[in-house]
Amino acid sequence: MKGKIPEVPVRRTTADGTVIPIRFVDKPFPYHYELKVRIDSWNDMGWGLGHLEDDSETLPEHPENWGVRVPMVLPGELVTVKVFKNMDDYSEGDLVNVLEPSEDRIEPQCPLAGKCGGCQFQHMKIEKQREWKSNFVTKGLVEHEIEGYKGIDDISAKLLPVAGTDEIYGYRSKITPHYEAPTKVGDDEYEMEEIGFQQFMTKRLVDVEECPIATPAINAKFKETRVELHKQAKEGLLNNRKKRKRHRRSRNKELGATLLFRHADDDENGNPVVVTDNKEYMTTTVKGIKFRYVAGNFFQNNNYVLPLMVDGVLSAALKPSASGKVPSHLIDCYCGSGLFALSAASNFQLCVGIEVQEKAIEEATFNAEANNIKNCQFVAASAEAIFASPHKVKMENGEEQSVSDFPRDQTVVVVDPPRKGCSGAFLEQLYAYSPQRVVYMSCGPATQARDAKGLVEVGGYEIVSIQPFDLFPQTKHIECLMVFEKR
Ligand SMILES: C[S@@+](CC[C@H](N)C(=O)[O-])C[C@H]1O[C@@H](n2cnc3c(N)ncnc32)[C@H](O)[C@@H]1O
Repeated sequence: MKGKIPEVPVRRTTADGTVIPIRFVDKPFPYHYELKVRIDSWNDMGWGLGHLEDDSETLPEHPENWGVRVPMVLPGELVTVKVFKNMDDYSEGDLVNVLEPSEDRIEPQCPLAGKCGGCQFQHMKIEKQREWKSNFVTKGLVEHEIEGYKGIDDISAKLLPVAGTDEIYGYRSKITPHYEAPTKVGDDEYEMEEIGFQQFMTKRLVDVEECPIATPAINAKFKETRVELHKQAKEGLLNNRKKRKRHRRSRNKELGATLLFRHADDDENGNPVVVTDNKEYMTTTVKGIKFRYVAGNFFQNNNYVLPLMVDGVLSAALKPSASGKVPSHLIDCYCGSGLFALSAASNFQLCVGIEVQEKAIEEATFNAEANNIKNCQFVAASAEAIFASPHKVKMENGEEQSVSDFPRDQTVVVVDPPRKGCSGAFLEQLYAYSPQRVVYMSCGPATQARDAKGLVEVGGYEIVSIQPFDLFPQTKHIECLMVFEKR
């Protein structure tokens, strides 16, 4: 039937009435079999990797050195685990009990920790979370065996402690919960089900009444909205197909929507402002500069750590080179609404921002004018083509110049790409242009490590410093700033 998503069976019921996933392989352990496991280490998802410490006589036969992966645990802990997946040489399971807790374990603040897919680390002290983040960055770089930085010692010599703030809850300035179509419970009667985030490991939703990592103002607005949506659902007001967006991830429900809550600067009376319309303009002030942007567009989501990130980029960008040259030009690739270029502008002769999204370039240009910043220009173009771009920027003396004519030994290129990192095409033109310094901010340390290998081995750069930022406490997400200097 056109337009209808076919129902795909995802579970089956066994003879004894147990409901199990249709793809579950029941060797060596049956579904939800309980195992005793000692956790040895962590994987890249923040899951514990452990071995069986189970001497029960009824333990099903299994290959030697069978491994177990389990979330929400810490190395050293002895835990019990319910198996939900068997692979070739390991099982995956849900945590049931912690028999011997680590000294780094703490009580999560959120009752949904372990169920909601949003946070992975609420069960551990913040110092341990940051240690994991630091190790993740180091491990990624070591695995790439970058010439000159092959061992942990080479990387550790460049690694700075993770920068973060004490606001480890109540910091997140944007959330996007979802809901599915209300269920029909009678003639003209409907009931809203979950309004929340995707469950851990599944695409189903978990009902979230409050998200402790979001700001209090967001939670207040979210609570209000939940009450209103439940009311509207009951009254059948959320069942108009034409008005509603299909929830792409949902298989078993046809309609649904994604909500937006974004915390902007306070209003003139000092009251918090939470924007819920993704087309609405909002403003966030960072280190005295007002950034206006459309609520649905990209902007960093932790206003406490953001000034530290900007400081990190600025202090790296401003250092004179070894030959004593003071940087005079800055090119901010993937610039969004102009965060780094505008923040750096007062220290440079000329800053240029490149961004593929035209709306973001409109915002960046508006922000330059609104903040009375005259030496910053923005170009709507793909960063891949920027050094060959026909776009010219106007110099102070009125002459036009292309960015590839900027003085290479006094130019800093700031790079802040999406999680997939820089493309080969972008890096090749960067190597060809060969600026004195590349200041690379990333939300994907794995792709950043890959790009670091190219910058060092092909581009001829050395790694000056590696600075992780804890932009998202309680989660496995890491922001990392790497600074590269031409050798
Ligand atoms: C991680 S955001 C960084 C934005 C900005 N630096 C900030 O902190 O607000 C990445 C930005 O890269 C932009 N982008 C993605 N692909 C691009 C490309 N090929 N060329 C230029 N910009 C791109 C996205 O639209 C997004 O605004």
